[in-house]
Amino acid sequence: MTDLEQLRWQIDQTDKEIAELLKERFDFTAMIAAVKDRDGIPTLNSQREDVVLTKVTENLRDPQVGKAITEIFKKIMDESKKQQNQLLNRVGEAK
Ligand SMILES: C=C(O[C@@H]1C=C(C(=O)O)C=C[C@H]1O)C(=O)O
Repeated sequence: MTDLEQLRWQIDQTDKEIAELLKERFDFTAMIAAVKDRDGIPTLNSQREDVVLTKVTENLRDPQVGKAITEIFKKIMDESKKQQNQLLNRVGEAK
């Protein structure tokens, strides 16, 4: 394997792990949708989103990496809200 192939192989393994962890995260946000539906809680919680962004970046030393991870997590949370709204719509009670 060339250096490039070796590094791309490592990226492929990392991507698989990221995808599995994201799937796990979406399973939890689907469970949160069910709780919100049951308790009449809106999908969006900006304060919680700020906490998530702080937690995922607080131990990073490189500000540029921190900025990139913040943007990625904003997108993940957008998808999570989309997913929750779809689940809530399915049971006829979008919030
Ligand atoms: C998952 C939740 O719903 C929304 C999505 C969030 C997320 O994906 O982390 C965080 C806050 C909410 O805007 C939640 O309220 O915890």
